[in-house]
Amino acid sequence: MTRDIKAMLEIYFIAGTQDCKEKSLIHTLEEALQAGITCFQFREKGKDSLETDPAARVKMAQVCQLLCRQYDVPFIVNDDVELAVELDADGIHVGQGDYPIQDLISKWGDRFIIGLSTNNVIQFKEAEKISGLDYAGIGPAFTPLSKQDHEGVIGLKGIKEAMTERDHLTAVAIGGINTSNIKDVWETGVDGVAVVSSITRAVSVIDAVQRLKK
Ligand SMILES: Cc1ncc(COP(=O)(O)OP(=O)(O)O)c(N)n1
Ligand SMILES: Cc1nc(C(=O)O)sc1CCOP(=O)(O)O
Ligand SMILES: [Mg+2]
Repeated sequence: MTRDIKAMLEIYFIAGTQDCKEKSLIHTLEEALQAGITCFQFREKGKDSLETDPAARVKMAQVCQLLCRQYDVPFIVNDDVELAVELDADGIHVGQGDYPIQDLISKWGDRFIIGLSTNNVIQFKEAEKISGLDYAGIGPAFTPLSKQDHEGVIGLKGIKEAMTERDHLTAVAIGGINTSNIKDVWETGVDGVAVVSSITRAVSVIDAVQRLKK
């Protein structure tokens, strides 16, 4: 499947069951797919997640993947390379300390879309040198609502600086992005926005996704 990576990452929804308190993850994901998200990352981790029940976690991932397939939306697995391989996911997203990125690309770069988190301009510039990397997350843009152990907020200023200096690498802003600040986020020049709570906590998912679009 050949995809335009920048278009694919425009509205990048990230979630696990821990993020969906009122409606289930499956229900929220289906609404988000109907509303037009362009990518989904399965991030089942932390408090209230299915991490303590590995079989249920795999089952949940499979259901989410099936839904994504129905809407032809890429299904990316956060952190867990083994799970991505087992499910034949479309991609893997890892952070700076999760997995040696060059090893990951050498082993799986032909098979998976590979994304890496960057938390400042220096890391983004280093990421640009990594051959075979498909995209980088950059942030936090604002204080994240869905991650407690996040890195320091680099703000729109930090993201804009990385975008001004970038050579080629596809970039997705992350952290505290919502329908009120989205216009300023797009003005930094990023290709996509990655969001959790602005979809999982939306009164209307359809309305939220529409308003997040570029
Ligand atoms: C698109 C995107 N960007 C950044 C992250 C954060 O990844 P990481 O720093 O590894 O933290 P965890 O998500 O694993 O807690 C992401 N998941 N997606
Ligand atoms: C998973 C994640 N990574 C971040 C980073 O800065 O690397 S922020 C984040 C969670 C973003 O949640 P929300 O959209 O609810 O603020
Ligand atoms: Mg990680």
